[in-house]
Amino acid sequence: MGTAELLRLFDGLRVADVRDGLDWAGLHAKGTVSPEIKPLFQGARMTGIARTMRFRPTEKAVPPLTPEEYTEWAGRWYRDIYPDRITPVIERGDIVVIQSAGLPVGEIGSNNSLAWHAAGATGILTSGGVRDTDECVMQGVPIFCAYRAQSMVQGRVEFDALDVSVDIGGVLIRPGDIVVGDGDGVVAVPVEHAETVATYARQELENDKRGRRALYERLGRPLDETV
Ligand SMILES: O=C([O-])CC(=O)C(=O)O
Ligand SMILES: [Mg+2]
Repeated sequence: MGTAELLRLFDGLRVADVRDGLDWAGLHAKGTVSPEIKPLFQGARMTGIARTMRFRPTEKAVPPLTPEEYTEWAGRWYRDIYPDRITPVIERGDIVVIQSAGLPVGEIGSNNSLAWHAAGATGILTSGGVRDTDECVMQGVPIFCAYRAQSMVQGRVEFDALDVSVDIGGVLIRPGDIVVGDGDGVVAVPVEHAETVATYARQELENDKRGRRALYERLGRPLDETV
């Protein structure tokens, strides 16, 4: 199944619906990312195809450097140790999924997140930290993360691997799996179960809409897009 068809299957489904669809498919133990991984801001929602990457803590010592030398050294870290391998391969509808080095470091910031969005990513999911968070919120690119952080990656974090299976909040996410995030957190669907999960997720959403719509009408509430 192609990306467009997969995205159509999951279009408009809430995390709760997808969670229900997984249950209907017998996958009770799979998919729910740890609630420690949360939307960076209220209203962040994303649905897309996992494009994965893994970072790792570095063992490299930071040599004594003058501030002038540090500028050059820090630039080299981006070139040689923490290269941006993912931007050139992002396709429209991808979600950038990052297994973090797990340190108090802002591996994601307002710059790389916006660059990935410009390349076609519909959102970002990381098991680690984000910095420049005020700008990230202002920019509105959906980001789901474990914590906020301050530090640069230089002297702390290395690029490890692209397009590998990753552990995100206790869930195995493989390149090509479906990822959905909203105010309830993040859920991932193994791509081979996508059709079944989406079918029953849609059933649950439609049932829920019917029930809530009747309540809206009874209460005289103006209808909105959720009913
Ligand atoms: O520079 C980094 O690696 C992270 C960051 O702050 C950004 O992308 O804005
Ligand atoms: Mg930054």
